[in-house]
Amino acid sequence: MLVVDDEPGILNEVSLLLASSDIPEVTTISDSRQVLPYLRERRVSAVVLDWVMPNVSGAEILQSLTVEHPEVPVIVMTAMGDVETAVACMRQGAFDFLTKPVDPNRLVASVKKAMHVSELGQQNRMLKDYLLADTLGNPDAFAGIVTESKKMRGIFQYIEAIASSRLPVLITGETGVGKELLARAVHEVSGVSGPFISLNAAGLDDFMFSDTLFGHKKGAFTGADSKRDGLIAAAAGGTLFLDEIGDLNHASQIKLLRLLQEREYYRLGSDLLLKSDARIVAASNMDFTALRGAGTFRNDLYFRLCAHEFRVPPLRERLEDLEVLVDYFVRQVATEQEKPVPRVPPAVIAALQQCSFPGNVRELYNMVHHAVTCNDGAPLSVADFPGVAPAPARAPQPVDCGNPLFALFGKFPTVLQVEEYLIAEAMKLTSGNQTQAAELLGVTRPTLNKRLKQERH
Ligand SMILES: Nc1ncnc2c1ncn2[C@@H]1O[C@H](COP(=O)(O)OP(=O)(O)OP(=O)(O)O)[C@@H](O)[C@H]1O
Repeated sequence: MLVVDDEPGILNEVSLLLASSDIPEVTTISDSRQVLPYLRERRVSAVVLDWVMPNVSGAEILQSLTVEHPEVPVIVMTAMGDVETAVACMRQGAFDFLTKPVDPNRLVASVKKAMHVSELGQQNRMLKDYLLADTLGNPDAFAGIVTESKKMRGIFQYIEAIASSRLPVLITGETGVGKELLARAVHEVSGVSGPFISLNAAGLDDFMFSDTLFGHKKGAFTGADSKRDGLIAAAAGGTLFLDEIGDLNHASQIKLLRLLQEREYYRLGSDLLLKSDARIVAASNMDFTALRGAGTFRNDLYFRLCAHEFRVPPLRERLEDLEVLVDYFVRQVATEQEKPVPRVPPAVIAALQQCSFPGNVRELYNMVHHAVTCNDGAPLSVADFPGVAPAPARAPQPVDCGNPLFALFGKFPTVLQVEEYLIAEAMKLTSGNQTQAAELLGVTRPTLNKRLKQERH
């Protein structure tokens, strides 16, 4: 925090007030000429700035700050309580405007708000840099998830970005897309010491759900011969994965909501209130908009669950994963069955690319399992995959090595590939600055932003 005023008495008063309000590291400057050189050397969260000062005025400093450090919120203090000055300050980009003598409560509230905004801005920039850099901090956590898809890489990065959060995560996507694998990755990346505990909510009535999740006291009901701890206790210090959460009945939804809100629960038959620190990761292949619209899923529970949320794309939306997944599963099944690993000709991949895979990766695994099981060491063929038709013969790709498009893409690219390439190049050239990249590309910034978001989803 930097406080600038030419009157040492005010500097003293303000810095004492801020220090006693838990605002750390307050620096004061009384000579306005030192402000800009100071800010070029140091990073500050926010500035409290006097408006009328000898040498360099508050207006001049504010103007330079909004150009050189637009991310730093500036709170202007002035003895001139007139509307014109206030309007001028705010127009120039001030965060807040306070009239001297400054009300201490108002000053502290404004400084805290400015620091909060500054912190959020910094987090936002870090997240953006991180997403654009396309690197993973903890690749081992995703080692079991085979993929070549940019969309899946985007999900990995999102998971890393929310690693330190303890708020719930909601994972949606069709059956068999890999939601449980990703839930495990969320757990791995978060680095918590407790275990990953999984509960499938499908088909559980309220009693079964409550008993399995919260446990029961000895004698709570006929047949409860001993105490049961429940999965929430087993997940202490770790992650509780609730699969098929869209199937949860109404009574259980209320109990889960209470757990999420209060982090508290009761075992069946017990009035002893217990605490839980397990992180909740929930998954469903259902459409929550429809469920909420029909009243079968509570809105309040949904909003609690989706503090962080991502959708896993179905296999047909990431066909670039097909070949690596087939190779991986062929190797895995052949090894399990102690057979030589059969070759997978391109015709098999081309044929599989025509399939819609309603059961996604799980369905692909089953198909490969069947093909390898029936195979006697020869290369796999389309006939090893019942129900899959050979891909129609494709028009041969023209080859022209002198054409720069061939040199860049190795083949004649599609419009989509060229577009993706141009966007990636523009973002690289402008170091991720979307305004400049949009200018280079000749599109508006919102159009570019929308396109980048589409690529990530
Ligand atoms: N990218 C992948 N790499 C390797 N194996 C995968 C991948 N995606 C899914 N699988 C495998 O496919 C199977 C289904 O995955 P998973 O159980 O995570 O899907 P799901 O989305 O949770 O399915 P459901 O909604 O039916 O519970 C699992 O055996 C999993 O190991």
